[in-house]
Amino acid sequence: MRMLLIHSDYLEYEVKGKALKKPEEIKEDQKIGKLDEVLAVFMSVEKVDEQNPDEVVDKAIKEIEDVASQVKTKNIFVYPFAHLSSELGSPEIALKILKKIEEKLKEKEYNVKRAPFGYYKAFKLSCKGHPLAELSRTIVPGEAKKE
Ligand SMILES: Nc1ncnc2c1ncn2[C@@H]1O[C@H](CO)[C@@H](NC(=O)[C@@H](N)CO)[C@H]1O
Repeated sequence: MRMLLIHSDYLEYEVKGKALKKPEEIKEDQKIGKLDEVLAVFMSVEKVDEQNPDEVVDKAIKEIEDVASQVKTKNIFVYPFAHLSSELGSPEIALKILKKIEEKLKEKEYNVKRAPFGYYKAFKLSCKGHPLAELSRTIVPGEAKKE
């Protein structure tokens, strides 16, 4: 899994259209979303992650918690983003992994939103620009590589 973590004044999105034949079913109120003072986590799930999805979820949570505590926010935006890797995993497994990450972060009392999966979305982001505001992480089953 490839993650791009951006500490932002806000992230807002608006669904514009289907990017998959069968995108995730969403309710009307999920067509737009916004969080302020947020750690936006753009994630590309990769083929290699399919070897052990649960381990990838746990490692992703650990990295997200680590950065969230350093930038001092409890607001997390889980954002599916198919542009960080040329070896994408299947949409089915990717959605499962992202839903699990959302669920586990909520269990840990984070304020979490997850952008809809399988859609083209317009988004606005306001990166804070401090030294820890733009980070990337690479996670693979069996090891975690920090970039
Ligand atoms: N392996 C994967 N990891 C993360 N997201 C993935 C994925 N496979 C499919 N998606 C989702 O389906 C849309 C079309 O690829 C993706 N849409 C996007 O990435 C938008 N920024 C529009 O391009 C995404 O929602």
